[in-house]
Amino acid sequence: MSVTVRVPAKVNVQLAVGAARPDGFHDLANVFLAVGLYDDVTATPADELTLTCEGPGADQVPLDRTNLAARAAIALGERYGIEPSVHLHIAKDIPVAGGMAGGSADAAGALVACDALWGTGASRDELLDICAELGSDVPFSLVGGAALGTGRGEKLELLDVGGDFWWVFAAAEGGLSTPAVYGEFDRLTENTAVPVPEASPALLDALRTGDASALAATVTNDLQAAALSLFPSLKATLDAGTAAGALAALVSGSGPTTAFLAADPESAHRIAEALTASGTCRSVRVAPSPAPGATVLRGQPL
Ligand SMILES: C[C@@](CO)(OP(=O)(O)O)[C@H](O)COP(=O)(O)OP(=O)(O)OC[C@H]1O[C@@H](n2ccc(N)nc2=O)[C@H](O)[C@@H]1O
Ligand SMILES: Nc1ncnc2c1ncn2[C@@H]1O[C@H](COP(=O)(O)OP(=O)(O)O)[C@@H](O)[C@H]1O
Repeated sequence: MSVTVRVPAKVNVQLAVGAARPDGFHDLANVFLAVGLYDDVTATPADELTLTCEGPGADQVPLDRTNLAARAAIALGERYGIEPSVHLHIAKDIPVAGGMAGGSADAAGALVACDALWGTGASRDELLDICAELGSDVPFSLVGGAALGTGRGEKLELLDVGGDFWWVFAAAEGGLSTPAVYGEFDRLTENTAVPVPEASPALLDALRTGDASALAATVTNDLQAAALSLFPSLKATLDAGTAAGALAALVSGSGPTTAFLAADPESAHRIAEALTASGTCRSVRVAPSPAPGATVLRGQPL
């Protein structure tokens, strides 16, 4: 058998960042929304752990044991005393190093795929524990939909979403390192009192009612100033999307992908065309939300 698992990208509709903790992480109120851009991870029994990757940006994805998908297979194997003799193939469609949690998605995908392949019988909570060890965003990639992440983003409370939201994503030329963006946030807030991060009740309400205008009025990203400071040309992309009629324009997580909330699918396609014509970004995609979490697509006989 080989098992293929589909995993979604995310956008952070609220990313409230607290002061740096003694362990170097930041406490967050991180409102994740899974969006319909996906990587597919296929696990196939093999003599040893090997990886391949295809798709946009595949050349920037490490194929050794530092790959988050490989680390997920190793962590699951260690927990259940199973040698991780598996080939992992990643069909990538989530921008690499773009602030859309592509690596985290691949980790969640590999975990679910290997779990199905090896029949460990792990509970969802056990899988979520392993996800949290692998990275702050990985638990959300497993559950999908919408969730509030607290702590460093790994403690999840699932959220209701009352309708579809349409997004346009503009991938930038190049990537941003997540630790570098948090470091720049620390530098920019050095002499200010950083408030304790809290989820916005108005934003949670906008998600619950499925009201795109209300959501647009409440989206915030505390890492945006840091991402713009490290990647100033993103401002031109944000301006181009706003001029094209986006209800909201923001940096996705740590960036440099920019996200534009549209009123409806037609408007999303108009904004996408205008962004492409603006020449301010590398590529543009339209995607709906919410999207499901890690989903087994098929188990194929070899
Ligand atoms: C910013 C966010 C928003 O969802 O994602 P991206 O936009 O990069 O995808 C996340 O907080 C990224 O989560 P993730 O990429 O899983 O981070 P981790 O692997 O856990 O940590 C990588 C590094 O980011 C910083 N980090 C991460 C999470 C957090 N709450 N505080 C931090 O300071 C630390 O420097 C840490 O060493
Ligand atoms: N499976 C993976 N897919 C993408 N990047 C990965 C993966 N495993 C490790 N990485 C590394 O993690 C970095 C961050 O990638 P990614 O998760 O796509 O971005 P972000 O953290 O901005 O959402 C990449 O530059 C890459 O070196």
